[in-house]
Amino acid sequence: MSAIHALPSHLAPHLSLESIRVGYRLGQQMHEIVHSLSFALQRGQIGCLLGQSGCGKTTVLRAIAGFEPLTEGSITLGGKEISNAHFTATPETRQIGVVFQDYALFPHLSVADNVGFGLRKLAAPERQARIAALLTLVGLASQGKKFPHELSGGQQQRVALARALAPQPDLLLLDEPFSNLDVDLRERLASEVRDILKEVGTTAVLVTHDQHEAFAIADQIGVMQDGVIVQWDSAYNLYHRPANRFVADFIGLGVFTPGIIDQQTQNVNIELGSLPLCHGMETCDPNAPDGQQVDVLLRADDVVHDDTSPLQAEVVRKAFRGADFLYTLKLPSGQLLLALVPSHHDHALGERIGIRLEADHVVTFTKENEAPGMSG
Ligand SMILES: Nc1ncnc2c1ncn2[C@@H]1O[C@H](COP(=O)(O)OP(=O)(O)OP(=O)(O)O)[C@@H](O)[C@H]1O
Repeated sequence: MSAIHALPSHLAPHLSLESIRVGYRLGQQMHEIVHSLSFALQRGQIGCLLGQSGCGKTTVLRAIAGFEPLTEGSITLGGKEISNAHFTATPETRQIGVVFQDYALFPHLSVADNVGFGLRKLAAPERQARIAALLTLVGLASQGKKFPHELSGGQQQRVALARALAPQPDLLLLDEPFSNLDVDLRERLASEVRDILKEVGTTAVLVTHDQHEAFAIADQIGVMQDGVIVQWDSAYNLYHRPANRFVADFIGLGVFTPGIIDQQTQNVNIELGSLPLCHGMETCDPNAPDGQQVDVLLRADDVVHDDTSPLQAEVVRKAFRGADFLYTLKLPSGQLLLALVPSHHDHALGERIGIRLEADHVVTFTKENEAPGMSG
């Protein structure tokens, strides 16, 4: 088939992936990488696929761009089906822009000519005006005459963004766009790019393994594990309402500590004290069996340093993070905790400090027969 199929669509999402399966042929065998993966974005939304190396993020992006065929499922963009198991619209018919990790700028072209590369069909004055507007949009209005090597990494990535936005794509794909940049710059550029995309109203999908980047740019984030999305949600919910142990472990800093459900008091009791079982958790099970052993997720910000608290823990590790220290603390039982403490509280290793719980909701998982884990 060669034509892009039109689907009846009203109030449909702008981009929709429905149960897509993608694999690579290795010899005679098909090796499936993406297993029945679905998500949808409304026009103007920014989605992010977040996961460890090799989980299949780039493969999904390549399928959306039209570089990989589907073995099952479908992809719809702007109401048109662009991929299914029998048909793959060619990449150039999709009106999809791509920003790559290595910027992929043309080294022999000026910044302005890089941005104008996809605008060659426009008359010169119109082209110049559009280039100027895009350079202003990405904060490089005065840099048009320079060559890529005369710019910093962050500036080069902004040129790549302007170039990808120039033909007004229906969708923008960003493949680890900030991973060549300094850690400090990544988060800042991610939120700048978010502002730019929101200003032009472009729907976008970004892939990254860096949760801070994902948090800074995305409206919705899909945490991926082994070719599936294990939770598609807002950054807030991924952090505070992780759907399973993997997400709880992958996102944020925290530990799992053993707890026991007490139905009489509707609490979960842990070594540090008692926490109300369902406080702040719409999804919690108020009928969890009495006496059930669970693992309670304690985030580093759920544990507060308090000199007056009778509860003491030993400092076994500390990492200076500017505004605060990330302390690893050991309870008398040997259970480890993490605590973010303002950095003027500078305690030595081996010192015992007072702590108390300040968790505004409780996340529990059915007990696993394993040593208490540490996440983050
Ligand atoms: N062209 C290919 N042929 C065969 N296998 C491939 C091909 N491209 C990727 N793979 C395999 O598919 C799996 C997923 O790769 P993919 O690049 O999608 O992961 P990723 O999550 O983007 O990882 P990274 O963050 O390291 O880029 C990996 O095991 C990889 O080896």
